[in-house]
Amino acid sequence: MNALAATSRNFRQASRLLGLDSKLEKSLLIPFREIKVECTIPKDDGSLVSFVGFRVQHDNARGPMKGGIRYHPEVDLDEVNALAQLMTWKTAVAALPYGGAKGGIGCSPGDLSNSELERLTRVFTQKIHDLIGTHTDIPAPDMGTNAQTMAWILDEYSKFHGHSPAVVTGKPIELGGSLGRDAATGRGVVFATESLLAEHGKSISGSTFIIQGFGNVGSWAASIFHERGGKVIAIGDVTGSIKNDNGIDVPALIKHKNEGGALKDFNGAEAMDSKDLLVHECDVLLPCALGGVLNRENAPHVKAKFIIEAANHPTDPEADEILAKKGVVVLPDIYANSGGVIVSYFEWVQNIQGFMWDEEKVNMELKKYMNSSFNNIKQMCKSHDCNLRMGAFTLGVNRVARATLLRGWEA
Ligand SMILES: NC(=O)C1=CN([C@@H]2O[C@H](COP(=O)(O)OP(=O)(O)OC[C@H]3O[C@@H](n4cnc5c(N)ncnc54)[C@H](OP(=O)(O)O)[C@@H]3O)[C@@H](O)[C@H]2O)C=CC1
Ligand SMILES: O=C(O)CCC(=O)C(=O)O
Repeated sequence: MNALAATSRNFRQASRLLGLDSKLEKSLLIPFREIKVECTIPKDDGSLVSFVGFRVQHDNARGPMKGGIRYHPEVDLDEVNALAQLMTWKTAVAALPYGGAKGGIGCSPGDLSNSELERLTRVFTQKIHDLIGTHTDIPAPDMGTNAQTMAWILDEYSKFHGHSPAVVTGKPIELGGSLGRDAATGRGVVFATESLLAEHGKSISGSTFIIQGFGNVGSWAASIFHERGGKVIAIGDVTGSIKNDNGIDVPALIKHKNEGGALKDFNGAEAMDSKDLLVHECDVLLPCALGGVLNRENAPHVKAKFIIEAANHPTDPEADEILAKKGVVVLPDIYANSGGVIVSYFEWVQNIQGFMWDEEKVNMELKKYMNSSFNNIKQMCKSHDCNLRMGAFTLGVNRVARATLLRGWEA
């Protein structure tokens, strides 16, 4: 099942639990606006290359639309649509005054030089600058993009609209970025894991973790689990996977990667087949890369007791059913990885106020938001007698539905 079908199915299930009117359900599902643009740039050798860029603005009933921009070869309109819809429910679960959006360009960032990436980002921004803005739609990093990408968007956008730091979040500190945003998604994942484990009488210290994806989210989550006494026993990325039953020395692995080493060549662990990574014995499994990685083929073989969806849409609905029958507890993406957009919100607030918070305040507020969402989700699970995914979906969908109804339909 593709990401859009799966996300829409989860939404419809939540809508039924909430008893939403079918016309409202239809209106909440259809995106506010879909943007598709051609981006042609000269490569460093002078030849031309064309890419397709997307921005889907899903819903703005609760505020300006918000969501990352992904650079990856599998980016297409359906996937961006699904990710934009997830952002609408995610910002609502976190009680942020935002709607949802997502963007992306179908490209392999690793095959482009820095100056080619800069040209591509600037051309994309030229094509969408009239449709984004501090109070309309605020992009941020996602897979394949980072603070530098946001700096280029900020610079290009500002040529048309004047200096506008709050038009993007996740930007470099020197350009108005927030302390703590780089680590925020991973840190939020750790807070979410801590709350879930505590409910089951367990803690991070003494638990074993497996992490798929060692980019922004995966490496920060691994590093904070390690810092708190958790044992990260296996990690995988696009180059391969590694394991060490005694626990991987995460700071040493980060140093190895920062020095240009490939994850699979780290000598503090042994190589393992990437196909085995998600089904290896552990307490907590964290997909931190692509969507749809847990499916009907591998779900029956998962041995983890808890799955924390740090990636967006890592579990398809068939896998969800299989995992539920096996008693595996799945903490859903629209809550588990919301730390990124929560600190993006803090960054936007700081830009608008022109006042910078210290990192301690950012992390303390992040924890408050994560804990409050967890309690609200548990409440919805009780009220609707449902699992955590439906608890999160009913919480988010209900908030968006109420805002939509309150705004009214008068033309
Ligand atoms: N960044 C953020 O703030 C947020 C991100 N997310 C979600 O988290 C996930 C990861 O994002 P982020 O960390 O920012 O992305 P990054 O681009 O920083 O890192 C992605 C990681 O995934 C790895 N990867 C890519 N393809 C595969 C594959 N087929 N198998 C195994 N590993 C793979 C990459 O490997 P390599 O480095 O070798 O290419 C890299 O380690 C995405 O689903 C994203 O939507 C959710 C909320 C916020
Ligand atoms: O920080 C943001 O605004 C959005 C992050 C994002 O794209 C996500 O949560 O999936």
